[in-house]
Amino acid sequence: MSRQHQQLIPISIADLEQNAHGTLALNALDYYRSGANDMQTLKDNQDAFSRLRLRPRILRDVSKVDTQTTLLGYTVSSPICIAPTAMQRLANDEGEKATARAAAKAKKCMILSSWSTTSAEDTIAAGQEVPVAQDSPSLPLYWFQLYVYKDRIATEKLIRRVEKAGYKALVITVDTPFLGRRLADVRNVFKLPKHMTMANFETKDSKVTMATILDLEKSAEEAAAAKTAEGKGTKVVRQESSLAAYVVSQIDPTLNWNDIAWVRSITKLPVVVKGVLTEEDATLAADIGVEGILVSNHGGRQLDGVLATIDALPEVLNAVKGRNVEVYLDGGVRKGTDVLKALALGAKAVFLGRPILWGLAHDGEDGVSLALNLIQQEFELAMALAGCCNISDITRDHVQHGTSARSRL
Ligand SMILES: Cc1cc2nc3c(=O)[nH]c(=O)nc-3n(C[C@H](O)[C@H](O)[C@H](O)COP(=O)(O)O)c2cc1C
Ligand SMILES: CC(C)CC(=O)C(=O)O
Repeated sequence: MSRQHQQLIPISIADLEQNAHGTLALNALDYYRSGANDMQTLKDNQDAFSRLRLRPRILRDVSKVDTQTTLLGYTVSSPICIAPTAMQRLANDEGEKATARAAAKAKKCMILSSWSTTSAEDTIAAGQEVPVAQDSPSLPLYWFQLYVYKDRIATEKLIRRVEKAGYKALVITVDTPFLGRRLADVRNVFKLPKHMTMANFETKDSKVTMATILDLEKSAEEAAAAKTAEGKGTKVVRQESSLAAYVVSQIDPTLNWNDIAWVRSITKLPVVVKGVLTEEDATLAADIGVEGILVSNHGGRQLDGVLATIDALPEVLNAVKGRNVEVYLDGGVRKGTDVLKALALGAKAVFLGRPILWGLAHDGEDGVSLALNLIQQEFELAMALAGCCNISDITRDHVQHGTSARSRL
């Protein structure tokens, strides 16, 4: 991947991304921007939005546009939300705290990653310190993304902590039994700098850096590999990123539907399953009683070659029609018109992953606010130009596949 350095005054998410290419260290930039393998799905997530066409309605008095909506019973200012992304302090020293403050100011929903570089408690506290304007019923909303650890006691302890801290839903990521193969991270030998920690897993006595978990095993392995290679004049090249090794060491690949039922049985928080792409799994999720389904391919970072999320959305929605479950989408949402298309197809909300990281890299909290505002303004304009004043005005008739005029036969 080439690096571009021309800095722009950002007026779109694409500008923020281009600027981040010039400012972030390669270790972080590649970690953030990469998809798995050939990155086919990563590209398709955006391309698939471009293949859809809008069907606007005219003459409908769009002088006032209101994007307020509800998520699992809570009112937020907009269906544009923040997806969980790990290790945000790689982009800006304030990391997750900056994101939480920007979410609070915008009264939007933020999902915090299990693998944040700021603890769940410190992140939500940063958001709650922001005074919230009382001009509408909407409020900031924080959800917690859960990776189910091999250590179920540690998993349960984390659930108790986030319940106590004030998170309003658990979002269980189910597409990462192993880490997808991101070639740039392997080449760069991706590392979390030593002063940053997986803050949700540290105790008073031990800071959990990737190094503390991996270095001892790795140095033993590498010494053995180097010894074998020495005699053959072979350069030792590590075949997997330290992140992939970290996932193997911590995340439970035996995870199955019984574990989702187990999490539901030990918490009163609503559960959202993140990473559903098929009608078969959507049906199973609804049968188990989860409150939400997040249609996601992990931003093209896990199984390369799966459908773009906007293309997978209709089959998931179809499978759970009439069931009591909210369906959201993430992946490739970069513009206001993308949000409109996802909602027209039936998503209740969309979540942004990389755009938030590009905002953070641009200017910390203000950069995240800028990213959120840019896409929010684009969405409001797209709604008005399509003849929609409220979220409930957006319907399936506002979007079509393909470029031919729709037959009314
Ligand atoms: C750098 C990075 C880190 C991520 N970390 C997590 C994570 O910790 N947990 C998780 O469930 N998803 C994680 N994701 C996936 C996002 O939640 C989301 O599914 C994806 O980024 C959406 O696609 P987009 O980046 O095109 O908006 C990560 C994505 C990126 C780009
Ligand atoms: C599994 C973690 C390393 C974070 C993650 O989900 C990602 O990098 O995509």
